[in-house]
Amino acid sequence: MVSISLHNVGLDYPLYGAYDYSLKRRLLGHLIRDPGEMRIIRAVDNVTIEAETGARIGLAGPNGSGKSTLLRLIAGVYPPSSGSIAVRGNVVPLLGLNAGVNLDFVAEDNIALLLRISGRKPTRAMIEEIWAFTELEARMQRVPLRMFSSGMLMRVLFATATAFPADILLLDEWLSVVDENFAEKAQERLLNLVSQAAIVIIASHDQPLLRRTCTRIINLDHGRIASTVTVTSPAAHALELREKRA
Ligand SMILES: Nc1ncnc2c1ncn2[C@@H]1O[C@H](COP(=O)(O)OP(=O)(O)OP(=O)(O)O)[C@@H](O)[C@H]1O
Repeated sequence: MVSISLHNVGLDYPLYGAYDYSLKRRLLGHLIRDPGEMRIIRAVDNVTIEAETGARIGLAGPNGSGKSTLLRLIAGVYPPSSGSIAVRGNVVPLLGLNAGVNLDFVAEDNIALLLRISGRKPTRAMIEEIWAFTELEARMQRVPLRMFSSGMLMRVLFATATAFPADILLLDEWLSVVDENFAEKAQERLLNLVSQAAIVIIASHDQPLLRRTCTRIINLDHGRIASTVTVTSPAAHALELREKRA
């Protein structure tokens, strides 16, 4: 049984180095005692979500409302600062460029690393299949990711993350840097994955996309759930990624 259960979840980002730590400030701070100074950002605040097999959930809300942070919490990238999270099923997070890679490692080592993180034992055949999907030159396999363009990096990460089916698929708006040709291939591969996944959660600013794709849209505001909208008849798996790029 695949499921996600978030109960009163909160996430505070600590703000390292965002303050004035000068001697003058510290001395004055002691004298003045400034209790109101904030040293955290509460990115997700008291969020409760239950999802079971068949759920297609859209996360909407303005910039900074907590969509990406919520996806990262579900993916296990961060532990919650408060509340509890229970996830049953394997999670494939498509969350962006910096997730889990070491830019100093060559591409094929990063692919192997990502496969291991997702619980698979990488084989040469797996890596070759993933590399073939990227359509990048063979010699680039042995080049550190630091030297890849953002589009090339995206190809490698996308091809790796989508190589195997997921129980739970988490999608952040992230396909925007790939070129037209790859976007079509990526869309096909993603649609296949979406149709096989038990639970899909998509963070997007594109309301029409969410309405076509999701059964439930959760609107976030300042990290809180402002409202939840049930979509009556989403078109099955009508993910139109190219529209996101407009
Ligand atoms: N690494 C971080 N360190 C500190 N604060 C962060 C970090 N990442 C995000 N935040 C803060 O957390 C809050 C939520 O950010 P988040 O990226 O989750 O929002 P979002 O809804 O995904 O935004 P967008 O639509 O712009 O992608 C914002 O106030 C942001 O400034």
